[in-house]
Amino acid sequence: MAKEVSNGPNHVTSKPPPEPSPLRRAKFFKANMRILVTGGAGFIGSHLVDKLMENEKNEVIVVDNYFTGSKDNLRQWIGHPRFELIRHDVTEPLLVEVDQIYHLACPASPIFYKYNPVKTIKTNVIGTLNMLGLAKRVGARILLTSTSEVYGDPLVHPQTEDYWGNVNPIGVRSCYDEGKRVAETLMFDYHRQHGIEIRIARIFNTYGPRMNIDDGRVVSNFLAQAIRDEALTVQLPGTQTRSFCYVSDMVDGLIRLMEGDNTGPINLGNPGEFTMLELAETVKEMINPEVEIMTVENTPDDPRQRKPDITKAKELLGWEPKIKLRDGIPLMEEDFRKRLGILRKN
Ligand SMILES: NC(=O)c1ccc[n+]([C@@H]2O[C@H](COP(=O)([O-])OP(=O)(O)OC[C@H]3O[C@@H](n4cnc5c(N)ncnc54)[C@H](O)[C@@H]3O)[C@@H](O)[C@H]2O)c1
Ligand SMILES: O=c1ccn([C@@H]2O[C@H](COP(=O)(O)OP(=O)(O)O[C@H]3OC[C@@H](O)[C@H](O)[C@H]3O)[C@@H](O)[C@H]2O)c(=O)[nH]1
Repeated sequence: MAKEVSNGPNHVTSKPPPEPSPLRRAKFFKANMRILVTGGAGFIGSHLVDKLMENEKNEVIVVDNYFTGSKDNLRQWIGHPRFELIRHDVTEPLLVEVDQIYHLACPASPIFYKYNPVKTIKTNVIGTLNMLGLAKRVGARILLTSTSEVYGDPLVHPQTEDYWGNVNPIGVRSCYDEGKRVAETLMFDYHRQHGIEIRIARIFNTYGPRMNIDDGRVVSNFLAQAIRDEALTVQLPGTQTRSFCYVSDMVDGLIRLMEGDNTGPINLGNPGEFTMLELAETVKEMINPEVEIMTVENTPDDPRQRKPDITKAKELLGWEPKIKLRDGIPLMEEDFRKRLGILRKN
């Protein structure tokens, strides 16, 4: 086993990972890398599956409960001999034989993760425990898609991985941000206690084709509103900032993290930082200069600023995003217009 470098507490693990299942030594299994993607029918997950399927040595198994994801995102792979799709909720145990686990299953849009907060916590805690149990049983390497929300409403800017965050433990967002913080804790405890090979990505706001049209997240909201000639809803105060990463850059970062020797946590995101008013102005200018921008009430505990420090990703993974916001928006616009059936006016 390659020596694993840990960024977390107690840095290097000395305990070897559990033995892979004997089945994996069988001739048939040697040919391919079996990869499980939880939440693979969702936005980032389905783009990750596309990339993994490009490699003919990979077999991909997706499990998803279709809460925010859709089979439609995977339609090009359904029936493919190297692909399998299972309706499954990660809060229940899963028995499969795999070499790697990309663990993405969790609603990501605040509207959806707040809809059933108890389920969101269960997904993060019991779901991650189940996937770690699976990793332990079969000796698989597991990557968790954690989030910039572990930094809460950050008092350090930009956010570095060693910042412990400023999170409200009892707020309406806590089911997600505290849930992901526990998921990270579980990953490191399994790593230290059982020698599991872990990878943790802290993903910052990501956008691109296949986001749900009425997903509720800001880029998809503004794009859908501009295309439908509806006013863009900037939540107050409008000076809050976010940094937006195009989905193909994110998928590239996730695969590099999985394939590398570093446990993380590692920030993955695009450091270009915008206020929500600036984002609305950009979408208006690029998509529909006639559209209005209106301000609306915000929700509690909305982080006031967010921007990743990606020094670690650059140094350890040789990764940095390539696609600027102004280049990504038209790619997403094309997908949204197709799905909404609304052509561009000239
Ligand atoms: N997109 C972002 O900006 C962003 C930022 C930070 C972290 N992340 C993380 O990346 C991952 C994917 O996010 P996304 O943007 O693709 O969101 P998404 O909502 O499009 O995808 C999540 C997928 O998980 C599935 N799912 C939810 N609960 C499940 C359960 N209990 N069992 C099985 N499947 C379940 C959903 O049906 C969906 O297909 C999530 O873990 C999210 O927390 C995303
Ligand atoms: O219509 C809208 C929607 C949102 N917003 C604002 O846009 C900003 C971004 O909101 P989003 O809902 O897109 O996303 P957030 O940054 O709050 O959470 C996000 O970041 C971390 C990830 O883990 C989450 O999965 C993701 O949803 C917020 O300040 C929000 O107030 C608007 O101004 N108008």
